[in-house]
Amino acid sequence: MIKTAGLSKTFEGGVEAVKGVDISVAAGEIVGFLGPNGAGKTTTMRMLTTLLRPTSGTATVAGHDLLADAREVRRRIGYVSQSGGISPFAPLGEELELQAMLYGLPRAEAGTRVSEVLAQLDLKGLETRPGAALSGGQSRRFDIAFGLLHRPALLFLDEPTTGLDPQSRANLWEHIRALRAEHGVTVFLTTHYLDEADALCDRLLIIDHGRIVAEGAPAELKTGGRTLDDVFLDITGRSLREEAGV
Ligand SMILES: Nc1ncnc2c1ncn2[C@@H]1O[C@H](COP(=O)(O)OP(=O)(O)OP(=O)(O)O)[C@@H](O)[C@H]1O
Repeated sequence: MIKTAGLSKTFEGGVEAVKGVDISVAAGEIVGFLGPNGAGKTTTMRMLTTLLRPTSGTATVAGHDLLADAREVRRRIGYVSQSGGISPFAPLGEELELQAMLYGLPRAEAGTRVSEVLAQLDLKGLETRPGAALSGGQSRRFDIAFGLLHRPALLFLDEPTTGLDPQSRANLWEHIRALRAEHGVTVFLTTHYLDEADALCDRLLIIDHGRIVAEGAPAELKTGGRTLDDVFLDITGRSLREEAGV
């Protein structure tokens, strides 16, 4: 579902954010993409979702070449950014319907599709509310609903549970698992919560300083009785990143 070779991004000014990353994600996997602040997660995700042009390397995403066929890639993926994008003012059911029509569905079909995604994410009854009248967990589920309208085979989630309480996080994990179990959606997500990575993901990729430094199933990485936190700190070191400006 995702295959990259030597994917790299150097920003203007010379910051080498991603330095030759090889990623392989199979259909139906839930893969966690971990790394310290500034490691290159968002930059990689923005490249894989066609939002940022790689400096070099190749990638196939959802069956299409990322550079030659970005339009086809976009039709087959959903992307939920860190900040989300739901309107604080407009009723979200109407916004979803509008979005579905922008994807090319006639009004009647758009209504049906909106009902489906509302049911999928347990949002029925909340569609008349604007974003400002929702809890954090409900807002995040609406963010995901927008990302699912066009039935993507592959869903990218950038820090889906940041800022949520433990109950809302566990609830969102259930919804993500159900997307895979019931609809076969492949999920590629970033998170700073290692318990989340451990509980939710089939496989983890750890990136640091723009390079993949470890990968494997959580159980494979947790060698020697270590927790995933220990493994992460052993691999990426204990020095602070943001303060160091790395
Ligand atoms: N537009 C940009 N121009 C220059 N440098 C950038 C730009 N965007 C990101 N960077 C740099 O690229 C590196 C990787 O950033 P990126 O946002 O991909 O990290 P991240 O792993 O997502 O971090 P976080 O966990 O803090 O979100 C950092 O050094 C960052 O400062």
